[in-house]
Amino acid sequence: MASQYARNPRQGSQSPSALASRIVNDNDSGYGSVVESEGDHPAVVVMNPGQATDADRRLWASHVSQLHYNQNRVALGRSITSVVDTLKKFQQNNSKWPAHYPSVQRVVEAPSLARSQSSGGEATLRPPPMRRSATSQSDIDLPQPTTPTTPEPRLVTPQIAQEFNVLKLDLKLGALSPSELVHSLEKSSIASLLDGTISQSIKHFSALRERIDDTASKVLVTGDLNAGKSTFCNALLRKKVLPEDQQPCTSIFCEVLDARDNASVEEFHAIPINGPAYDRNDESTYDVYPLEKLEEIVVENDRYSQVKIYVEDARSVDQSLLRNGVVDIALIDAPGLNLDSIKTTAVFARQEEIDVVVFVLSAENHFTLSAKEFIWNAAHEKAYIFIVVNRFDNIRDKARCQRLILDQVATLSPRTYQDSKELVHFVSSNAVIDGENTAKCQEFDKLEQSLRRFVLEKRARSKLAPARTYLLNVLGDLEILAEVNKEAISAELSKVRDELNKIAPVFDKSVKACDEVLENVDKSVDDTCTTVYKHARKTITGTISRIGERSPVKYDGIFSAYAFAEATKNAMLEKIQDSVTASEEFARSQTVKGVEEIKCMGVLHLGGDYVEKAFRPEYMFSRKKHLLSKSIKTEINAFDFFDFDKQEKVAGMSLGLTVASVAGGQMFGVSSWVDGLWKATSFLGPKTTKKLIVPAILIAGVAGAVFLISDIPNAVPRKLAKKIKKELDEMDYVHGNSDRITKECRKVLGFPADELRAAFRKSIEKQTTTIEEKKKTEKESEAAFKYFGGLLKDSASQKKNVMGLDLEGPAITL
Ligand SMILES: Nc1nc2c(ncn2[C@@H]2O[C@H](COP(=O)(O)OP(=O)(O)OP(=O)(O)O)[C@@H](O)[C@H]2O)c(=O)[nH]1
Repeated sequence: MASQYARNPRQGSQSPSALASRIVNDNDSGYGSVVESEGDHPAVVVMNPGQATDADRRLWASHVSQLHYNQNRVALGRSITSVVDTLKKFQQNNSKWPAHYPSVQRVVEAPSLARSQSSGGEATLRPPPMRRSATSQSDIDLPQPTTPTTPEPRLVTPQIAQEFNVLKLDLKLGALSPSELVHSLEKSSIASLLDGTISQSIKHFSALRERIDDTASKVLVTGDLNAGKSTFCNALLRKKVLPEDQQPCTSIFCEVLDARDNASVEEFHAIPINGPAYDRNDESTYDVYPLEKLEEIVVENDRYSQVKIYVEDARSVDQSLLRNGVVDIALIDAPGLNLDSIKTTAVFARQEEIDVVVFVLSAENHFTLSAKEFIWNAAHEKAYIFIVVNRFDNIRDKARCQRLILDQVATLSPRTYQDSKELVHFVSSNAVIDGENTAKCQEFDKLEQSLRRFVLEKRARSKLAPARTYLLNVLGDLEILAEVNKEAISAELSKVRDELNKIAPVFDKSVKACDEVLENVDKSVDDTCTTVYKHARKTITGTISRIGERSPVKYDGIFSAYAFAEATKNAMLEKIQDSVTASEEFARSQTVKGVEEIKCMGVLHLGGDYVEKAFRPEYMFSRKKHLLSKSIKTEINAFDFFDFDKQEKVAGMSLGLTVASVAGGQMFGVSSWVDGLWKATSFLGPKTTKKLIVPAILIAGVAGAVFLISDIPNAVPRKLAKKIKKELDEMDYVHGNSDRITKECRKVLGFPADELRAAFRKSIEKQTTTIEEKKKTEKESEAAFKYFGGLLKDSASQKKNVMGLDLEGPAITL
């Protein structure tokens, strides 16, 4: 064989299928062929068709198969890495922007649906077949969600939900109805459920990765009690390793492995029941025995759950199943099926590391009930089963036996029946080791070749197909999610943009209205205050200017002159006080009007956002009660009774009249007696003046005195008014009070004005926050839209790549 290994660069980069066909077709071309492999096994083969034997061809076919397998394995590995990366990014994105997600409610199967009618018409309950989670596209339990009566938040329609395979959320909590349940979930809860589902998926991917990277392949040999399973395994090994007996003897699972996996030492490791997981490098996990002890341990045992048997297979790579040069195969001899063990073996057969199930039945017994039950169950999981009909040498009418058994296969596993030439073999295992009969050995050789092909082909299926299917399912889910989210985000984006377009002008209007209204309010307050001030000033000044006109008090003669003066003073002060009060009243009414105006503006522009507070006008001017009598210090004195200015005029006038009557009435129009006297003196001349002066003075004095006394009722208000006015002027009384009243007004008007200002500020802030939030949503949605767009593209291209992988491999006929 060694001479046939060389490199021929002619065919370096061809596809496995092309290579396979070339290998087959080149048989007659006269040229050598080359096969390259990525695996641990021999990679280069040069074929010389003239010299090629069947064994050579088998070897080349194995290499092509291995090459093809490795290429698919590497491609799937890359896809897994990339999808896991995508899922992690999706997880991150989901935490920031919870994705729209389909709700999936598990349908509780009605008992009637689970029942199948037996031939007798009695309903029997058949347990639903166990299925590997979402590794098969057809095996998915498609939920039938009820139609929600109300729209679901962030959840896509149930129709889309049905299309989900892996990344679905299973909402099955308590007694809530699906729609109640959906609505009871917050966006964040859905996000965290999704996060959990993605994490599970990532975990599953790592298990699948381990599985596709695992080079070993396990073949489970099972069948009825005493069917000859151990004899069949020994025949495959061409060595009596496993104990054979007419009585049931295999009580535990016996795994036969190549001794090279155990440093080429032949022995077996017995794994204790309930012990730690088996690790060949850790002797504490098993007990070591020589092969001779195998029968002792396997036949009757209550200590061990399983044994691992390491044996040397001396045959060449093209003959040996264990050392086939392509893949590490382990044979597992299972205990015979009986009603108790069907379940255990069925569970074992369903384990992911079991790539192939070989079912051994005795030709004498055909398919027993337990055999049927097992194959029925296993057919759900493994579409094809390799069937070995053993002990065929004991059958007389071989053709009838073959027909009857194949009829049974057709019912139990139609797919196996379809390929029965390759998958159903009638042999006599016990004849192989002893080499009794060459015809029997040839039959077994044929079986072996078929089994090799089946193992290698099924290995690709059992190891790579779950990864491929799961990848396709996840990528399909991601594609749907991306598409649904893109649509949802697009709708959300246009909605938020619409809202922003509507809000923006309203906001600008609000800001403008706010400025205008607040300006108007300030102006209204200023106007009211100006009016109030002017009114108060005018009212009080007018009153003060009029207080000296006439005393409202009755004058009872000279003897009650002081009381008259006192009462007059008080009356004057009261009048002034009243004018102040009147000004306050006016200010109050103006304030009420002003407050109403502000409130109206608030309600008009802010509506419900403006909350008016109660205004109590009666509380205005209540604190600082103005008591004028206390602040006026004006005291009444004697001078207040006489108005000398007036008396002076009267006396001068009487003197002037006296002299004028003497001098011929020339003195009319003289205003002061001094002037009159001076003029009379100059007119009359010194002599006449000398004569008239004394009587004139006397007359003037008397007239003056009379005038003064009689003028008291007029003089008192005049003098007092003057004094009070003076004092009030000094106090700046008019401005002080007008200012006080105005300030009170301004203060009171300030409250609703401030409220209005605050309400406007709040309203603007509210609108600003809404706009900012919407802009944030817009930005996030844009980013999410971009992300889901990328996800859609990535998933679609990844899906295309994975779908392009042909796991079936090239058709090789030998
Ligand atoms: N005539 C005949 N006898 C066979 C053949 N194969 C196995 N036997 C015999 O059938 C008996 C049972 O064989 P085993 O290999 O122990 O059967 P098994 O299925 O492993 O038995 P358990 O594991 O105990 O269920 C043995 O005595 C074998 O010699 C066969 O092809 N022809």
